Amino acid sequence: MELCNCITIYTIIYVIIVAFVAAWIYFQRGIGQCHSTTDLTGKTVLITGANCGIGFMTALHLARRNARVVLACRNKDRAEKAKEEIIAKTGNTNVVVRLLDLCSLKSVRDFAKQIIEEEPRLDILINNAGTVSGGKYRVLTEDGLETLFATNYFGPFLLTNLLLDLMKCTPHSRIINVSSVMNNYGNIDLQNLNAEKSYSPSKCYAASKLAMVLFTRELARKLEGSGVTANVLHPGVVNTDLFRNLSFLFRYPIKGFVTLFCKTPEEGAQTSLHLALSDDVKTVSGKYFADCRLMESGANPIIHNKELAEKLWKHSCEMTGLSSKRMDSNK
Ligand SMILES: NC(=O)c1ccc[n+]([C@@H]2O[C@H](COP(=O)([O-])OP(=O)(O)OC[C@H]3O[C@@H](n4cnc5c(N)ncnc54)[C@H](O)[C@@H]3O)[C@@H](O)[C@H]2O)c1
Repeated sequence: MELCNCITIYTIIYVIIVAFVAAWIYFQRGIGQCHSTTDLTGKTVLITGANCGIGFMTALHLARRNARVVLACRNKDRAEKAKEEIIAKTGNTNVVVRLLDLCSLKSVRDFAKQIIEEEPRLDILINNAGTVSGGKYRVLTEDGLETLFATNYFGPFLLTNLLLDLMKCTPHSRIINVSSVMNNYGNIDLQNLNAEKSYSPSKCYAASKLAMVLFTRELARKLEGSGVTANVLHPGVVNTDLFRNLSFLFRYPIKGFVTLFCKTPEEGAQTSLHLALSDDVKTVSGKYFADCRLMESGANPIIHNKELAEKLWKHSCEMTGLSSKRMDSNK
């Protein structure tokens, strides 16, 4: 009898907590709207992972503002479908698909080369693509890197660095990195960046998103005086297919929860759009945003560790085969 009472009490507490969290998330949804009316005629934007979710909505809105939009995607068919939809909805025909697989360093290099050859300018780079892994065991890429970390961090790190010269030639260009609030639970072990010592998909995701914040802050320091800004953001908890790789035990409850209570992809794109368009952030660099607002306090204290950011940069150069000399001449 006592056991039954105990179970009932715990169940009630659990339901109250879930209901409270759900209500809190639900009422946060509408917070943070990009109100900028900036027109992007003559400007070029490049968005990774633009065929679905937050990336697609970001691309759609930037196309609506007359930008040339490069959809950097892994799957050609899905990307072409997204392109057709964007053209149909916006009337902007200046939308192109370029193939990029962020977990292949060769693909990143080939892609960057193609962009540099084809595009005379790059005004906005949005490192949006990301993945969540459901596997218990680490899977290596063709370069011997852990796949999730390579997709979420090493690929964007290499891509951004390879496109920097082009961005420096473009006045007032902006780099926007999509991280996650999960960075707060992340830790960077420089001796275990490739998850050789231990692997957990959730820890790896959190670490990759923390690496993205540290990278942005170090990049902003290196870019001081160059005219290029770099900022990082959490889009909110958004109803997308990001959780498709999780085991069905997690996938369906999470999908149900995000469908009912969380942001739509359009709402989730607002902070990326704010950083891409708003005059308020024209000269802001190295900062962390959520809901279209600066969010420095309450963030993971590790993001302020300059020494760690410098070391991570050095390790990342080694692991992606980027010359660190090139990095020192970033300005
Ligand atoms: N959905 C959320 O609740 C949430 C919360 C915090 C952060 N984020 C971040 O927002 C970003 C966008 O995610 P989303 O929610 O729109 O998910 P999504 O799955 O809809 O979109 C992710 C995109 O990344 C692309 N991608 C994945 N691996 C790739 C690779 N190797 N090469 C190239 N592209 C690749 C996918 O094809 C897809 O287009 C991600 O970085 C994600 O970590 C999402």
